[in-house]
Amino acid sequence: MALEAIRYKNGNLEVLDQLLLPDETKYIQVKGTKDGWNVIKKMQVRGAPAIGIVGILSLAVELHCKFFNSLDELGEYVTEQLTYLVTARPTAVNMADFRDKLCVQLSEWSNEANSTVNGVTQKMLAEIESQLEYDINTNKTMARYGADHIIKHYKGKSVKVLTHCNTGSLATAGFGTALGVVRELYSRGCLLHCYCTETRPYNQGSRLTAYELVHDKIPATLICDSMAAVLMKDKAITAVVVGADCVVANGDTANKVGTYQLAIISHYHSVPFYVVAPSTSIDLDRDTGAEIVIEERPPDEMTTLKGISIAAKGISVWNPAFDITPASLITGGIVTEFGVFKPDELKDRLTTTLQKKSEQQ
Ligand SMILES: CSC[C@@H](O)[C@@H](O)C(=O)COP(=O)(O)O
Repeated sequence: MALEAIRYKNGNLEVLDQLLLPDETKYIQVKGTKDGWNVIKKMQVRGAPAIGIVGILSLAVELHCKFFNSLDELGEYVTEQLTYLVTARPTAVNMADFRDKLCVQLSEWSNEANSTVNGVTQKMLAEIESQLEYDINTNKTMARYGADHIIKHYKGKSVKVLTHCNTGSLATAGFGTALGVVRELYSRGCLLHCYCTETRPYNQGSRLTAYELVHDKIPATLICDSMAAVLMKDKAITAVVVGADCVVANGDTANKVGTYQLAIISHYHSVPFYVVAPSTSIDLDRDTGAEIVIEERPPDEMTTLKGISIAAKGISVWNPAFDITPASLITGGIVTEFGVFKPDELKDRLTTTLQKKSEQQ
């Protein structure tokens, strides 16, 4: 059975508490945007696409039962709640992308002749609720593009990949971004081995990615983050595949802290480095990575493990949750649902594709 991080039906939303994994499988009910904000902030749900989807679904929960007197009141409430949800975690761009797109749609629907509060609410709900399926389909398309590219350009049928953080079913609506590529390689019989990093300080690799790999019976090995260089030296890694919290116009990419050092050592060892990111994680309005806000997390996420202190008391701590990998180190390419692009062609190719798509609608 596929892992399900997000369960939603008719205004009922539950998320798998990822802080308890891999030991315990427990779902939390999300009763509205306040709960949505809290589960995102506490990282009970995490991963850029999952953050965005849980955020908007928490609004859908409210839209199912709330009453609005006018279109203005509906518009004001929706805009306010979406903006509030963006503040839970600042680096992952997906929630902000949903806010921007939904606000534009809301105002278009409201301005249509004969629009009603109920009619616009139903359209909004349909749009939000379609995102679960849309994200899974997007992930499967990226997985095919990514696997094709790796097989075509590198070692054909005996691929060994290294991945970082968790980018799988738990970080998305299902299947995953970078881990989706790993799943696709495995299902084609082309994956010899997947290595996953522990991903300190919050261990998304050892707790979540390892859990998904074991669940799917994919041949895999866990390494500490500090072992990545020697892994590349000794184990003939074919490619590194990672996800993204935000890719900007020049291809600079924010992802889980530690990604940047992996990109540097990949470059040193001539291992192609891929970022797998849906267009909802790409922000073409920002030119370079310098414009990305990096979230800093509380010190105890680094100094304690399940409440037990693992660092000298009194030491000061710097805990950035993400780092920026410069476009020049993304040597394999940026895998999107529209194809695999070199960082320097991302902006033009994506702009053209999105323009064509909107003309066809
Ligand atoms: C498909 S998930 C891509 C990224 O969101 C992922 O690599 C990552 O950095 C997650 O960070 P997290 O802090 O666990 O939300």
